Amino acid sequence: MTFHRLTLLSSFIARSSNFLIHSHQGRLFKFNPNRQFSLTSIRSQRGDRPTILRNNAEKTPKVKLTLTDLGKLFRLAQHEKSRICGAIILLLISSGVTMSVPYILGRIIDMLQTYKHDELRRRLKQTTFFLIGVFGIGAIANFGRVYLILTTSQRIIKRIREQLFNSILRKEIAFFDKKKTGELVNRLSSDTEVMSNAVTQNISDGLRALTQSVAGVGLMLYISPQLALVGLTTVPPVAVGAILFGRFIKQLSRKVQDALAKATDVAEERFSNIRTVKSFSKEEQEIQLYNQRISNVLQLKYTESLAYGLFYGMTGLCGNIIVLSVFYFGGVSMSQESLTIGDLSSFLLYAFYVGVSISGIFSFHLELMKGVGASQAVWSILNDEHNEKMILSSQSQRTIHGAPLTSALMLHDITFDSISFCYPTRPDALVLDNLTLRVPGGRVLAICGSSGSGKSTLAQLLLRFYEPQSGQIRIGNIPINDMPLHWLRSNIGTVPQEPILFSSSIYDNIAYGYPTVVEHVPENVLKNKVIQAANTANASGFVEQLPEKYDTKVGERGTMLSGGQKQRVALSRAILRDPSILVLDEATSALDAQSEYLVQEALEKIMVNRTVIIIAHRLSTIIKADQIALLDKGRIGEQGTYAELMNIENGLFRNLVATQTIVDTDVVE
Ligand SMILES: Nc1ncnc2c1ncn2[C@@H]1O[C@H](COP(=O)(O)OP(=O)(O)OP(=O)(O)O)[C@@H](O)[C@H]1O
Repeated sequence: MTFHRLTLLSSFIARSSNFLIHSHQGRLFKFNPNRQFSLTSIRSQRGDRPTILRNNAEKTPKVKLTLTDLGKLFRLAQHEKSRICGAIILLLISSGVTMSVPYILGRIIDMLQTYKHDELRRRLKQTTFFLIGVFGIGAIANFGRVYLILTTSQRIIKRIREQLFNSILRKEIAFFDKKKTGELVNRLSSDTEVMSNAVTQNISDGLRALTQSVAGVGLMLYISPQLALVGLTTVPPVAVGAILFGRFIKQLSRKVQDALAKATDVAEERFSNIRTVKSFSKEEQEIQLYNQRISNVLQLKYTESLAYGLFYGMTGLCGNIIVLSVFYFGGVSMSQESLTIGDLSSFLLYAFYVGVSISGIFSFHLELMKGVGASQAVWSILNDEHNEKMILSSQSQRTIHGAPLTSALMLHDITFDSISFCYPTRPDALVLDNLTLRVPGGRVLAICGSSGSGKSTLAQLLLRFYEPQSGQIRIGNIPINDMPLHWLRSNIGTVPQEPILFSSSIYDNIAYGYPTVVEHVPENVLKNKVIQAANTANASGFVEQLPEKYDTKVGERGTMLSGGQKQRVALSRAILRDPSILVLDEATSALDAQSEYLVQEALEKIMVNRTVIIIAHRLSTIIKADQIALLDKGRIGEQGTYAELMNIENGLFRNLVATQTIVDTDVVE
């Protein structure tokens, strides 16, 4: 065979394989006919794979591929068995078509050499029709496979996201003290996608790579066993290199992901605190910080690119050596007439497919490792024990300790009995130290004390956001831990110091307060209740003046409303619950006199016939309370009426008033 014929043959194979690979598997592999023979997996090179971002505060645990991890991951796909089986059958059909093509091409080449004129035209026509049929079947099978795999992947993602969101929302507050919002969002968005891809797209690609390499090697051996042995000699060293490379990339990509997470943390925190950034004119500094973090990512990406370049350069060289040796030994065999030019063409294409498929098997392994890595963080959230306990619906429990579950039950005295408490994130800082406090039922109790003395903590314990380390909180004789959690909370209305609203409409924000777990109401009834609540909270006045009234969007966290307006929307929300217990964290930030008056007036209206706990900062509020409790060093230092406390010679409360720790705004007086 002349050199010219060999060149023609190689360029024909390159062009036909380029066409074939794009038409059957263009999504995965690319072959560049203008360059040297090189096997390049687009998938491994692409930068647009979903990134697993990890909480940089936590050291990422080493991911070991264990059977349990793999089993858990594969269990994700168990609801999708029929779709996945369907996809595998279609995959076998399309792979069969793909693998038959080199053989058929070989036969065509031989046909071109053997037959002439009419006979050649007749045979060519026959073969073309046959091939159109085969390619048609291949295309339909490929379409079905891709559709089934992509939709299955999305269905799995949806299911994990639902489970994960459900699980996160049911965690106790302490869980949220430890986890960063950014990390949780990343788990929901990116990790779930990586996990799902590992058991759908990746399995499909991996299976195809496996079937094609087994079939390819088989057919190579069938065409020419000697040539197959020559061609496959480079596989073992490349396999060892690929495994080592896989390990290196796994470690490196973790570093990349950590670096990315650090950059994302900066972006996320600065975006959500944009007003602070701007008011301190720190834009430049923040841009520099972000640039620095993102430069760290780039540095790691340089190393990664170098490694990828070296690996693919080496595998490309190996591929070229295979081709060269097959050409050489194939040429020799052809000269001895033990191999036809068609056989040699088929053989080269199979060698090419085997190379691509083996590279596909390696990238399957990498993707599986990524999936296992991402899933570990998700399992740890799903299996975390810090779920809120006793989430029972009120429908399933109608009595408690023999008494009917009614809101009247909640109007009894509230007793904090010998409570000791420290926050789980700060186990060494005792906030409440054997504190005992009685809140008279149906009356107003003002809690005061210096900043950080634990006033808000008392409210959080009553809502069972945290469990005290010792002691018990009771309403009447019933420990709150024995009450259904939803029922307890639906009977407590809270207005925090700085209410946070959702970025929906004013109507939605107020309606959010309605305890749907207790009773379901038709939309029009709810609408009337919302308007009534807004009237009571003195919110309807400003709402009616807005062009879109109750449909006005309030912006993220309610930033499109003034402080006083936000307070009144939050108050409407709390009133809508018609709670037996009201917990009001009095705003220290100054509202304008008009807003202050409206808030105070609304409060006075709704305090009637409820147990009210006011975390009080203003003297005017404290004076009006039925009882005042003063928190000091984790305990109740003094408790009594205003007159009683002011009469204590050198008393703590008297001191607070004298040192003006309690502000006297007196706007209501
Ligand atoms: N989620 C938390 N995790 C850890 N420590 C906390 C947490 N919340 C509050 N603390 C700490 O607990 C202590 C009591 O806080 P708390 O908010 O109850 O005080 P406060 O009396 O309401 O203060 P202020 O009047 O300034 O609002 C403080 O030292 C505070 O730093």
